Amino acid sequence: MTCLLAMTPISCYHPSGDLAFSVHKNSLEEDSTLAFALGSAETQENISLFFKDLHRVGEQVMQCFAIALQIPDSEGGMNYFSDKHPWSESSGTMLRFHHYPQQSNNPGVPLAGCHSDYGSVTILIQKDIPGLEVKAYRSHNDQTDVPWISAPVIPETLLINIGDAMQMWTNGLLKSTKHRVVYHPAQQTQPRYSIACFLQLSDDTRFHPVPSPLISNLNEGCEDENALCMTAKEYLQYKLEMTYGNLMKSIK
Ligand SMILES: O=C(O)CCC(=O)C(=O)O
Ligand SMILES: [Fe+2]
Repeated sequence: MTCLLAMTPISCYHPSGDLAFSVHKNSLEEDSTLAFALGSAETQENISLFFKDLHRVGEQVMQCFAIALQIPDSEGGMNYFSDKHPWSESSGTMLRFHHYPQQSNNPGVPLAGCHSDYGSVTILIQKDIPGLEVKAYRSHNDQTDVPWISAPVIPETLLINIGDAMQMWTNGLLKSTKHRVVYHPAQQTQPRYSIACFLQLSDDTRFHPVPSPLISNLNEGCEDENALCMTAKEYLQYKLEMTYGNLMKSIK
């Protein structure tokens, strides 16, 4: 994956050593470098509108989750999750544009390694060329040998990934999807593009247990119990530190 342009120190570093073009929600209003980064005022406005539309889709997906989880109206009902992701509040929510260059040979290693996303939900758009693969742990008996499944490109379709924060928050009932990106032969003749909108909780939100009769109090979904008493901002920093900590230290 290569860089079109990077906005911040966090978004510009990728495990593969490459870069991606990221737009942080907070920076839309605050970052004076944005105009430069996004080109003309019209382009900037279009990206901003696009970002807000995807964010609304994410809120609607979370409303579906809240309905499915039977969250009582007295606790927020269908808006339980979406209320904690208001566009107007500071959060780590981000829109990222990926460019996987045209290349004639399969490099033999994933273009983006196996990972799960950190936030609540991710809305992903793949353009023309497949490459995304996911692991369906739940529908497979042998958890040590779960095969990769290709996620096809379906025109005019958004792909939704559940992220780590949602998994932890729902005590593992909603699973964070492990995924990666691999080379596709169509990249011999054209690059692959994808766009991901990562929805994160408002910075100061804490992960109180979700009031659903379907969620047990077991912390199955929690990779570290410490995370349960963090704010969303602290949790994101903790995940970044776990993923990039050594990498960042090694380049200092
Ligand atoms: O390019 C893709 O299809 C997925 C990228 C991805 O998983 C990510 O940015 O977290
Ligand atoms: Fe991802």
